[in-house]
Amino acid sequence: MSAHDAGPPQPLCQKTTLLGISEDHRDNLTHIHAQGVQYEVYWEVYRDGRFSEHIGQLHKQYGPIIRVNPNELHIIDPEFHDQIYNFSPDIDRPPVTLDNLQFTPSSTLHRVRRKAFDPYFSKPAVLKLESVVRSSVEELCQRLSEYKTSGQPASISVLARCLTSDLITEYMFGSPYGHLTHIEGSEAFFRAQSAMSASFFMWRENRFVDRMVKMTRLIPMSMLSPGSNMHLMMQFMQNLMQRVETIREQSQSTSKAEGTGHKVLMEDYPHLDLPEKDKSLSVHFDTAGLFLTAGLETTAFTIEQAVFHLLDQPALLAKLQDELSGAIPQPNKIASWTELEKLPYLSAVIQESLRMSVGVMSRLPRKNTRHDMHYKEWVIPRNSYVGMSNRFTNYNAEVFPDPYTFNPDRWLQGNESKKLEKYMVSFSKGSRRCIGMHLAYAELYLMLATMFRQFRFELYETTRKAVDPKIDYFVPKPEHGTMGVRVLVK
Ligand code: HEM
Repeated sequence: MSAHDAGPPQPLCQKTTLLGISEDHRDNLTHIHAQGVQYEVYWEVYRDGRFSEHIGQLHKQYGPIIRVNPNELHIIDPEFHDQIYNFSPDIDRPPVTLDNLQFTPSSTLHRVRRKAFDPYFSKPAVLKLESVVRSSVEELCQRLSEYKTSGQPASISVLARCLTSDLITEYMFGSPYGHLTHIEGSEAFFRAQSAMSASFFMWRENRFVDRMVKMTRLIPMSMLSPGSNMHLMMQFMQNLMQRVETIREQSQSTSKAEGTGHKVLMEDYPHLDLPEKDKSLSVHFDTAGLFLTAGLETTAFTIEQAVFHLLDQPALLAKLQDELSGAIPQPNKIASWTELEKLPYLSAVIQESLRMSVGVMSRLPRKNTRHDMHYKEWVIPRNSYVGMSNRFTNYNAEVFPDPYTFNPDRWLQGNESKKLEKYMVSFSKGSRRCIGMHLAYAELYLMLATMFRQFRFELYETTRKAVDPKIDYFVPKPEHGTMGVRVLVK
């Protein structure tokens, strides 16, 4: 039975309505409700990104639906995923400080924005980018050859991030950051990037941050301690702002993207079919920030999963290498992305790496603005935020038995495996699913095929702590103190 009263939506923080959750479960949820926002702040800030992990503990104690703060419910149940993440025009997400495609609260505006960007990330568009992906992969392999010659350990974690950031900056601005060319120089960039993800919790809380960010922009760089996280973040943002300003000027002139041979997203931006407000420097900047960062950590973390688990289980690696040797007789003539996609074991390795990397670690709240939602015996009144987390769906033992084991074979069981696709949510689902999915697949296929066809590796001082998603900086991060995935190149 539902305690929900038809009529206007109740504020979620009113203890008496408890979101229409049935009498039987009120006591449990009151416990969560009683904690308030400061509870979340404690786990996010003081315990440094551990709220996601803690939510898992709370579910063990209180069942599949809990209240994670006064304004939001959280559900663990793979069957419920498509009730929240679908193509319905009634589903909105909460506002945050950033104003870009991903964080657009209204589904109506999101649809308009998405339509403008979709053509840049469709499969045909990414097929046209294949030569760019390929040349980044070749540059990465050049670095691997140098590590082979020197005998020094190579950090796959750093190299993968150099690849993903160079590639996306090439597509966005027509020239890459050049991290693969100057690996040592990329360190400041990745530290800044990491510091920004670490503070994502604050970016989500838009009540104070907007004002704070504006104030921070007024602080002269000379007042910030060089090398500090704040200094690096400001440098990161100033550099991005400069690139956006320059490309806006260029897009007015005739000298567009000469010689790149591909579209340049940020140059085209002012001419896209977007609302006038989106053409402002501020939304342009937020959008550039999104495209630059969205595919960087996510794809790199997936590459780290694949490399670690394959080297950790030599029998699986041997299977992959057999398949690659058959399909690519000459190691330096790597097949096309379309050909590689036909390789069953490589495809299964990629699916399993995506499953284990989870994509986004943070819960992704949504609200239905028109209808109540129903979960088992509970009614979730319209306009109430409710979210799920990829981590709990992708590691659900009923759907993916033995979920902590890297097992590509689970994707090679015919119809049984097809059913798994429904529950694999690394790219999310519905109208807000990852727009960069095809680009990510192109990178994963070309990078893993090339690396494992051309080189032999050995793990160097790396345990699985380096790849298990633990910390929630919006994207998943491993336990602090690991040095990432490092290898000796043979
Ligand atoms: C393995 C790689 C990747 C994974 C697992 C992944 C995962 C995800 C997930 C889970 C979302 C939904 C997040 C949310 O609802 O807030 C998302 C959205 C998004 N991703 Fe990815 N992503 C990957 C690579 C990329 C790449 C390469 C790009 C390149 C630009 C990209 C750009 C975006 C953008 C712009 C959105 C927002 C889409 C929208 O709201 O319409 N992602 N991604």
